[in-house]
Amino acid sequence: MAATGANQSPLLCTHALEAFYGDAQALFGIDFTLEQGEVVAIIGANGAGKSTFLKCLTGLLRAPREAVRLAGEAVGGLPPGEIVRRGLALVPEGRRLFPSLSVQENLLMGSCSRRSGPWDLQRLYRLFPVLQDKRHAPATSLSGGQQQMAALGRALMSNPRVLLCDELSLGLAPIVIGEIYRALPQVTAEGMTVVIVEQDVGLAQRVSRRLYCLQEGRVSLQGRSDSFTREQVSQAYFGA
Ligand SMILES: Nc1ncnc2c1ncn2[C@@H]1O[C@H](COP(=O)(O)OP(=O)(O)OP(=O)(O)O)[C@@H](O)[C@H]1O
Repeated sequence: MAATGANQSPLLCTHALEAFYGDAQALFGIDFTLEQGEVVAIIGANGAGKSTFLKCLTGLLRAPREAVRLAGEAVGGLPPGEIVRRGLALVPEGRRLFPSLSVQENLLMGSCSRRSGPWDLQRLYRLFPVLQDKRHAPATSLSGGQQQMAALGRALMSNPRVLLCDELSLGLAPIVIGEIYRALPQVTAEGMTVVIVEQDVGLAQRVSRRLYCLQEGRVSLQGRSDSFTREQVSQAYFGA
């Protein structure tokens, strides 16, 4: 759980973060904090700005330097590779595996910017044994759920400080979603800090300690995930 003291900076935070696609503004002053060891969910309807927020954190979309801080250091706008080296890893929406590579080669791609830490191939294969069975198969031969496991595994291979997951459940059957989310406690057991972007609000509330709801590029609700009624969440999600 939250391990940093009151006088320490959060592991990750944004301050008044704004984002633009050309002239179109997508984020309007997002203040966000994430403490070491937390699981925080970001929810919101289509187009609310969830993916844009993750893109700003990971350097895929330009952010002002001071607007994003990782372990107290200003990292906004740094190149994505540098941000991975500093400890942020993204499991992208749609998995984005390399289709011409095998499962194992995809996993090893995640170790290019590897930090020291507990995650390696052996440990990943213990987490998702099916990936070991299929390690020499092309990534394209995996089912949707197995591809999601591989995408998660590739991000873990960098031994991130913060794992950012964009819509892990997208397009998957409930039974498969359950299988993937059941692995989460093993990922967080040693203090991994996780941000989960999730459209399934009930699921997001169950797996996270705190949540942020975005609506049209602004935070419409934030707090302990178990402290909100369905009506409060619904209003923050869809608006009045
Ligand atoms: N590449 C882009 N070019 C222009 N506008 C974009 C681009 N990507 C997203 N947007 C706009 O930015 C806003 C936020 O989109 P974003 O994809 O971050 O929302 P989201 O909450 O992740 O939605 P979804 O759940 O559909 O992925 C939307 O108005 C969207 O149309």
